[in-house]
Amino acid sequence: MIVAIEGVDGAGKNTLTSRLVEAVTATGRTAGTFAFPRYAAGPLGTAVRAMLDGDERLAGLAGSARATALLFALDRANALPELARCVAAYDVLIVDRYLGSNAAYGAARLPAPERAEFLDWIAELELTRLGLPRPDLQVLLDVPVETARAGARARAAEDTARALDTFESDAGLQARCAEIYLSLAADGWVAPWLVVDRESGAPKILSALFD
Ligand SMILES: Nc1ncnc2c1ncn2[C@@H]1O[C@H](COP(=O)(O)OP(=O)(O)OP(=O)(O)O)[C@@H](O)[C@H]1O
Ligand SMILES: Cc1cn([C@H]2C[C@H](O)[C@@H](COP(=O)(O)O)O2)c(=O)[nH]c1=O
Repeated sequence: MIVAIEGVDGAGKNTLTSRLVEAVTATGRTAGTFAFPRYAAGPLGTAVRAMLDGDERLAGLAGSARATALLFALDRANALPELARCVAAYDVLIVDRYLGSNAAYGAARLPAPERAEFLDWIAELELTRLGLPRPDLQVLLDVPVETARAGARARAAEDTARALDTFESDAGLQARCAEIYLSLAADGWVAPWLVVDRESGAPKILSALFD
């Protein structure tokens, strides 16, 4: 079973992922983790990192929301064999960012009238053409954008190798993403969604999965 953890930068997805692993394990089930983008996995991950870091040589790619989304989707497609192994190996595979991130961030970079068509394109591209497994549950970690921003800044301060990237430092993008995530959750985009906050996160997800 795949549980995707979604939310704006700095929301606390990584922290929630660790807490959820502990909570699932405490029930006697097995839990594994996966994260996208796969920065360390070969040329695609390297290209994603360079694009997010504002490498001028990738400016043409970075300037197009659809080209950028295609790069993220191909990074996922490239991980398919390993992803499939993990899905088979664990009772619950917790994925820190999945295609919901592409939907939210890509749509937030486009004018409002183009968003609905873009969301259909992402679903078709990733689930049908690239054959990525549909998530069983998508969790939106919904925290105020200012709290998330403080989280992203704190994380950047803790890790000098990880300064804020071009998406993280764009406050307007983060605010639009937060709104779009809520509408994806309300519409049940491609699979069921559960909206949680930092405190209620892991227990609420456990009961959604197993009660
Ligand atoms: N439940 C929480 N309570 C208090 N602080 C938290 C909580 N969750 C996360 N944080 C803090 O917020 C910061 C960002 O957390 P984390 O790295 O988990 O976020 P993230 O959503 O995975 O970030 P990104 O998307 O940018 O990788 C960290 O400094 C972390 O300590
Ligand atoms: C997987 C994925 C990610 N993004 C965006 C979302 C974030 O701003 C960055 C990744 O940052 P993180 O701190 O490493 O989580 O990339 C996206 O637009 N599309 C995707 O599919």
